[in-house]
Formats: sequence, C-alpha cells, structure tokens
Amino acid sequence: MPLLSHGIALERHQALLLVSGTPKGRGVFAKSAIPAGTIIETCPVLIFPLGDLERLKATLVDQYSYNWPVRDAVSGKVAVTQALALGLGSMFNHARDQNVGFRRDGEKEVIVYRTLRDVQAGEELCISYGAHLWFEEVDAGREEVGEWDEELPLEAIRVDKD
Ligand SMILES: C[S@@+](CC[C@H](N)C(=O)[O-])C[C@H]1O[C@@H](n2cnc3c(N)ncnc32)[C@H](O)[C@@H]1O
Repeated sequence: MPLLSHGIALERHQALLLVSGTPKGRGVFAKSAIPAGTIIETCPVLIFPLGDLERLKATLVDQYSYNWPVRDAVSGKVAVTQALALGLGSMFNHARDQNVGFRRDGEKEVIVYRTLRDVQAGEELCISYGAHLWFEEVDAGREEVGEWDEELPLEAIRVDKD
C-alpha cells in the first residue's frame, strides 16, 4: 500500500474538550493535565485561492481562518491567503498568555498545535491571534508572551487580519 506511506497522522490529545457558553463563546479546554511540549491537535487546512479573499472577508469564515503563505507558480513571489483549520484548530480562542503554539506545515497542508507549558486540568487551551484583533478581548489586562511559531519562514504571518 504505497499511498499510505505518505499519510499524515492526525493527532488529537484525549484530554481535549470542546466547551460551549464560555465568555469567549465555544472554546477548547483540558479535562486533565497536559505536559509542556505535547502535540495536542493536527488539523488539515482548507486553503482559499487568493481570488476568493474578497468574498471570504464578507463571511463569518474570515473570523476562523488563518493567514497562509502561498507561492505564485509564475512569479515565485509569496502572497498571503487564508486557510480554514478543519477540526479543533478553528475552536481555539485567543489569549495574550497563550498556552498553545501552532506551526503551519505548507507541504502537508496541516497546522500542528503544541502546548507551550504545563497545562492544568480545567484550563482553557488558547493560541495567540497576533496584535490586530477584531473583537473586544475578554482578558485584555493580561501580559503578552512570545509566539511559538517564530520558527516559521515567514515571521510576519499570524492569524490576525491586517
Ligand atoms: C476562531 S473563533 C474561536 C471559537 C469561537 N469562540 C466560537 O464560539 O466559535 C474566533 C472568535 O472567538 C471569539 N474570541 C476568541 N478569543 C477571544 C477573546 N480573548 N476574547 C473575546 N472573544 C474571543 C471572537 O468572537 C472571535 O471572533
């Protein structure tokens, strides 16, 4: 079965819970402790063609999509489109002191989420959306911490909607 050798393991940690009715809407929580550095979720992404971006902006999907770098086949230049994470990647809320980092894998077209520190049972699992938010933050008073995805080839790429 040669096709299977190219398969991508889609990991979801067993402690992840989707919880509704939080001050941020739905969110992802840990029902038991998760050590730092654990891969908790791997999500395939739906990448929107650049030509769809204007239409996408007028929809709710825009609030759920990640900036995604794509290389133009003709010019070789990198442009930024949007990608929707299928799975819990679209359910992580934003926090300034995020406990989850993420890395885009352009080749496999997945986003991998990993805990940045030890997470206690009952804690919400949050990522950072970046500096430019389109909503009123519930936890606006908290101190910001660095992003985990600093290793990306395109440092400027974040979830934020500039
Ligand atoms: C990617 S969705 C996350 C899932 C969302 N909470 C839901 O119920 O579908 C992003 C939306 O969650 C909400 N959100 C995320 N982080 C938040 C925060 N720190 N404070 C307030 N609202 C937040 C905002 O409404 C934002 O547009």
